[in-house]
Amino acid sequence: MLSLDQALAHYAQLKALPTQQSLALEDAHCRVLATDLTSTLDLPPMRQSAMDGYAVHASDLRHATTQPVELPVTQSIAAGDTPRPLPAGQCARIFTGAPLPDGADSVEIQENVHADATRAVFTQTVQSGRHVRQRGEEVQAGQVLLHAGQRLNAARLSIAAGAGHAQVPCRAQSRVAIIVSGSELVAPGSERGPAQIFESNGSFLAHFVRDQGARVSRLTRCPDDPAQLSACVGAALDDCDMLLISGGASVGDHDHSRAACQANAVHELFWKVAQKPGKPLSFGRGPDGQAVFVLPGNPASVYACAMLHVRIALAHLCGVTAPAPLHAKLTQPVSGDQRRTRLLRVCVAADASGQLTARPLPHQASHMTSNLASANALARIEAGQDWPAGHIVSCWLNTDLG
Ligand SMILES: Nc1nc2c(c(=O)[nH]1)N[C@H]1C(S)=C(S)[C@@H](COP(=O)(O)OP(=O)(O)OC[C@H]3O[C@@H](n4cnc5c(N)ncnc54)[C@H](O)[C@@H]3O)O[C@H]1N2
Ligand code: MOO
Repeated sequence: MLSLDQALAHYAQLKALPTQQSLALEDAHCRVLATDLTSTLDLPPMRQSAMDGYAVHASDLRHATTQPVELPVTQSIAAGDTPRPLPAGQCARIFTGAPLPDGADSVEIQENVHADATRAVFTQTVQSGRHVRQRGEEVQAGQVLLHAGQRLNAARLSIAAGAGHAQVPCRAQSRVAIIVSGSELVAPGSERGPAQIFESNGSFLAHFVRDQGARVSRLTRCPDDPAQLSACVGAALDDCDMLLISGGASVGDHDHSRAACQANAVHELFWKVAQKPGKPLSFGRGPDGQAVFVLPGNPASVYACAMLHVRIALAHLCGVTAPAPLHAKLTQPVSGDQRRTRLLRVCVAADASGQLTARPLPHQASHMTSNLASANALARIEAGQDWPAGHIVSCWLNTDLG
């Protein structure tokens, strides 16, 4: 049996898919950037007013506090207009985002000015540069704004748009095939016999895969039948980069998933990890290098194996940084398992002093999942340890921070 760390170390062998494609911004959500993205222009691209008011030469107003200064308003500049140069002794009506006319060096907000359409009276001095956004003050043309390997969320896509990109270079999307095995399973909503249960791992895995920015290439349900399972595995391997099989990972007479993989030339690299839940996890490589997981069918085992093992493996396949644990303080004592690392479903939150805490949730058995409604992390409890409240534990959050 492998230790958890030995198992996780295996996924570094998975290399990001070499192919990339240029995608329109609207199609790139959740995809992974293939190369650094630079700005096509300075940002802001011109000197702009930051406020609604009057563009002036600050030197014209240097005595305005002792003696009000009246200036003619010689132009009005809205965002998108091209202004004329502003001679000294004049001011320009100007609005937020509008280009500053040459000559002007500052903007007085309209609340401080008595004005009509042709004349404006100033009673305060203004500092040169006041309420002016300088060209390139944030970003220079050619500057790297987004880095290869970053997942494109809404905010990052808006950066790409603001920097002038209609398309972004993205890594090819990983295709993940899912097989859900089990003769006792019926689809939610359908008629259920007394010994049957509603199938939930398929839905979880499909949404989980999409959350990671990968594509579900197929989702197949299969009874515990060796021949049918072997055929399903063969078909799934034809169009996937990763195969996830739920159930049939253990040693019972009806557990055929590993044999079905073997029959399809999957080379198993490990079976059984010293973790709880999820011990009978198997990982191997298909004939074309596909990453193949057989996930122990208990729903909480599928959850823990997906959140940790599959997520790290997919991060390598997608070319994004693998999730790293953060540290939080246990809110109550926890006992470790004798031999296996426990992966405890916890709720991580900040306490009043700002320190992160991990609150272990009830119902931790591997067939129980009701606590996933509030779990936002898996805490790692080492084998043979009894940890008091306040002990600092490693926690993998459900969602990536970066
Ligand atoms: N003699 C032993 N028995 C078991 C061992 C062992 O070491 N020796 N390991 C146990 C552990 S640990 C786990 S975990 C399970 C894993 O078993 P399988 O991967 O073979 O999973 P199944 O038998 O197919 O299912 C287990 C459990 O989960 C339910 N299930 C399965 N699929 C779904 C689904 N899609 N949706 C909802 N529920 C599902 C299934 O009905 C079973 O109750 O093996 C132990 N046994
Ligand atoms: O490893 Mo199993 O998931 O504990 O029940």
